[in-house]
Amino acid sequence: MTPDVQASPNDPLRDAVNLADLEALGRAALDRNALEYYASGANDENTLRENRAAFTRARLRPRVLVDVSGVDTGTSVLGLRLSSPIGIAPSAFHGLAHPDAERATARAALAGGSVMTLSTFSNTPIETVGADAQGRFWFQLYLLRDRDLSRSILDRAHAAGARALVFTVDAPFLGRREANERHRFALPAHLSAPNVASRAELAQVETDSGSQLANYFQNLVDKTFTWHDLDWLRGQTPLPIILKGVLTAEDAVLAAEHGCHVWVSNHGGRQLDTAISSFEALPEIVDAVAGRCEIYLDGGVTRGTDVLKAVALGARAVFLGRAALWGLAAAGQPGVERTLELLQDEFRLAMALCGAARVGDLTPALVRL
Ligand SMILES: Cc1cc2nc3c(=O)[nH]c(=O)nc-3n(C[C@H](O)[C@H](O)[C@H](O)COP(=O)(O)O)c2cc1C
Ligand SMILES: CCCCC(=O)C(=O)O
Repeated sequence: MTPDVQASPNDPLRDAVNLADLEALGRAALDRNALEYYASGANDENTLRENRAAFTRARLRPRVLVDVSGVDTGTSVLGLRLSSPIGIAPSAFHGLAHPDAERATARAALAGGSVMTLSTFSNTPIETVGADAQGRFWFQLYLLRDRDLSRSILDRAHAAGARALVFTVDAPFLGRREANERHRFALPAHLSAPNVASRAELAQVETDSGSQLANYFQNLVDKTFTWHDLDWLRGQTPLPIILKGVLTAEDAVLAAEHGCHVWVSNHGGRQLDTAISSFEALPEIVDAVAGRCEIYLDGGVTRGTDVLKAVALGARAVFLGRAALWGLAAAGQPGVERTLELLQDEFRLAMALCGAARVGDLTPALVRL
């Protein structure tokens, strides 16, 4: 995909015809520190590339002569109505992209009838984002070694109106994003992570070797947590729990048995390099779970046909990581709104051209892997 931005002096956002155009705008707005943090995958970035490639390899088997005069892209996740099966994945530090940070993302999700997942490591306090999102948000938890702090974060998320807890399970340690190591990624002095630590604590992080972020993360998160501890987590929050970072049928079955929903993800290729693409992992997970819980997917979603393929194969919704960040960097709230709008329009057209008038009409028969 070659980004082809013909930026008019008036409205580059409106001139963007696809997410690649928005990515070019977003990238151009970032300094090296932020750009490398957003763009990088782990090690050789095989999984990062494979997330895209897997979508492209899958072929569609469209049906014809169906009345598609009124295509409806609407669906729901855990009972929350969405204008289309497209949400926003959690990502840390939106303040690197835009001064409005997570507030811009939350307002865009609200305006677009979507849902935003707020990272534990946001630059904006949970309560502020919750007020902006008006219930259109889920909260992502990194379990901290400090269980009291984790508990208070969970209480705050619930009180702020989060509708689900997304518990990230693929990052007991951060993967090695080598550009960040090489150039010693650091959070700029004007940003903090108010849900978890003060700026002073952040400033004390050892930066002599590698990325400040990896060291900081390493000290904070709990690496002992297992399936046995999930009951403890369940006791800490009344919210439905979604396990984010599941890539196998085995773990998906355990998740369902523990009463959790499943978010198929390899963390955007940022954790274990050469891990399977999320799209390729999806079918065995759908099969194994057999309708016991909802299944979501992220990783490499940039086209309406990607959304269609994932939903046809059993994902309830897909989530955007970097794509939302590029929109945010390009123009704040309107940039994220444009990202959602372009992708939803592509999805609607793809449905029509596949002969599907309702999201419920999307079935595995539409996709040849
Ligand atoms: C810059 C960046 C920061 C991220 N931070 C988090 C995070 O705080 N918590 C989390 O669970 N996942 C995090 N992720 C992973 C995303 O939620 C998501 O799994 C991934 O970005 C999806 O792939 P995509 O970028 O190709 O859409 C982050 C991803 C990126 C790119
Ligand atoms: C300290 C925040 C870690 C965010 C994360 O999950 C990522 O960078 O992929």
